[in-house]
Amino acid sequence: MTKPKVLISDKMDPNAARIFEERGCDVDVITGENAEELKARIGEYHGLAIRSSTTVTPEILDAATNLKVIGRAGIGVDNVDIPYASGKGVVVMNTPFGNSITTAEHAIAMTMALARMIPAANARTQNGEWPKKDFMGIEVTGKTLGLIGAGNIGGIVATRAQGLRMKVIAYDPFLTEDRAVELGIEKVDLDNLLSRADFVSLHTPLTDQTRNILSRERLENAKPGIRIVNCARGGLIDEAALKDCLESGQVAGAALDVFAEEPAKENPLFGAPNFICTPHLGASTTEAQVNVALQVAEQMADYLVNGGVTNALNMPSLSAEEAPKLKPYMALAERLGSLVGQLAHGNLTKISIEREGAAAQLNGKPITGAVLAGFMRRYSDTVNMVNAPYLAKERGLEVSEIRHERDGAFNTLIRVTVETESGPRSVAGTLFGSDKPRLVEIFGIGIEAELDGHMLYIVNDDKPGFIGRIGSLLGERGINIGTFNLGRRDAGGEAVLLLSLDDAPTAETIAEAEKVEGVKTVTALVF
Ligand SMILES: NC(=O)C1=CN([C@@H]2O[C@H](COP(=O)(O)OP(=O)(O)OC[C@H]3O[C@@H](n4cnc5c(N)ncnc54)[C@H](O)[C@@H]3O)[C@@H](O)[C@H]2O)C=CC1
Ligand SMILES: O=C(O)CCC(=O)C(=O)O
Repeated sequence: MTKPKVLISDKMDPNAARIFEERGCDVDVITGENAEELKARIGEYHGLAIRSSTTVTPEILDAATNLKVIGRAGIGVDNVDIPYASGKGVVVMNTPFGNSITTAEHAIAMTMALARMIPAANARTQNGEWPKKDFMGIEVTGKTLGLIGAGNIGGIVATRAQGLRMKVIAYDPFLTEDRAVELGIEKVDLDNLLSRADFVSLHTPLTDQTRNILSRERLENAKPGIRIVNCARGGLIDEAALKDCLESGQVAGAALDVFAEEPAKENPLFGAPNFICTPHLGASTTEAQVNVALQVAEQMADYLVNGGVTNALNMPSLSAEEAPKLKPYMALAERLGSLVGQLAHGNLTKISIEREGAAAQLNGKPITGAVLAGFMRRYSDTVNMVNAPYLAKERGLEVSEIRHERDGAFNTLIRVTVETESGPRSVAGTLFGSDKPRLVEIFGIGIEAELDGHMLYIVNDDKPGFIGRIGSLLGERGINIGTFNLGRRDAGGEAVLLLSLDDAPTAETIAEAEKVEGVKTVTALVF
């Protein structure tokens, strides 16, 4: 196997490069390139490790012909076009916890800095002014902190704020009552929060629902003198409206780490009263950067080297321990999917994947992904386990997964069934010796065959002399037969023949095979 090659395109703790090398990847660290430069380079890499400076657009992804995984050393992935990456079969991972404490601490630092106006007091003191009377602050003890978003970071902010004796309320439609009780916070609606909070701290991702969540109307109707902290994402607040509200005093202060447009070299809020800011420093501590660098490199190397998947946003998880155990199953699943995809005709709208015996005890998601990857190859040759479920959904394919507790004839079995215009068509396979995929049933007929390379699938009448006639035809054409596998529904009835060939059969050979006495259909297959 060629060594996976990884590009680190943003400033990242050197531990990331070290881990990639230790795990058997070649790594280049090239930061500060523009989009055109990255586009020209990305084709040679299997992995791309980023923070927030690199934006992964469809143009970059189109040029990334070998890319398998993008790893974000951090939480927010709004700088990656995830749907497009999924369509291209590229896994996108993040490190959801590595910088949460650090970011929560930054939000608390911003809250304290706002309450006591520390940045302005510092600047004027160092300017020789000693402006003691201009900086009458407020205590945070006893004040109400309103969290918009109470996930990982919001939850940590809540506990720190409680340590400062603040009362914490939260607006988060996905916060459960149990979690609210566990955090000791009151769950409220947004209008209630804005009417009660002395401080508001935002901790949601930027989505269609959260964009401009602090709109002009909400800011103007909030509790007079409210203070606002945003260490989550620019775009959550209407910046022009915030400026007006700071100038009118409706908002007593605002502290932003993030801006609608970054880097924020110019912004309407600069110079507004009681406005303080940092240049997206939420995650910038030594500890957080080591955490996310180690984590992203471990996760990406796991995927590139062993196929393990952790913290992917567009694929189910598969631990590095599970990956080797699942590998032969995934090979079997992909071949079964490919086989039905190549043999079943017409508009296929339903596929079911059944697992029994040992296969029923395994993580089913990767097996389903592999069946779909094999099956969807009938529509696209760039399909893989990452994009197959998306392509299947796009085509309206209904996918069902069934896990049987029953014991069957085999220790382990995967069955794939598609619904065709002439009823369900099903193939099944097992593993021989724990890692050798074998087909054991094709459309109701028992058979035993490896699915590998070029093959011919022939349906014929079970009559004497037939095998000799097919063998002679291929021999005359100079085509060597690798394996020869037979199955039949009942003696003298319908029979099937699966031949593996050393070379692809030509259209002419197939046409001649179709004319052999007793042949019903001939299909060339490739795995
Ligand atoms: N400034 C910085 O350097 C950093 C910023 N961040 C940002 O912080 C944000 C939060 O991160 P985490 O807490 O780790 O994420 P999380 O996913 O754990 O929490 C987000 C919370 O927002 C809630 N939410 C989603 N839609 C909502 C809506 N419409 N209204 C209210 N709540 C909603 C979710 O239910 C969830 O509880 C992310 O946007 C992330 O990118 C994260 C790390 C560093
Ligand atoms: O990498 C950084 O400095 C930014 C971190 C961040 O915004 C995130 O993790 O969402």
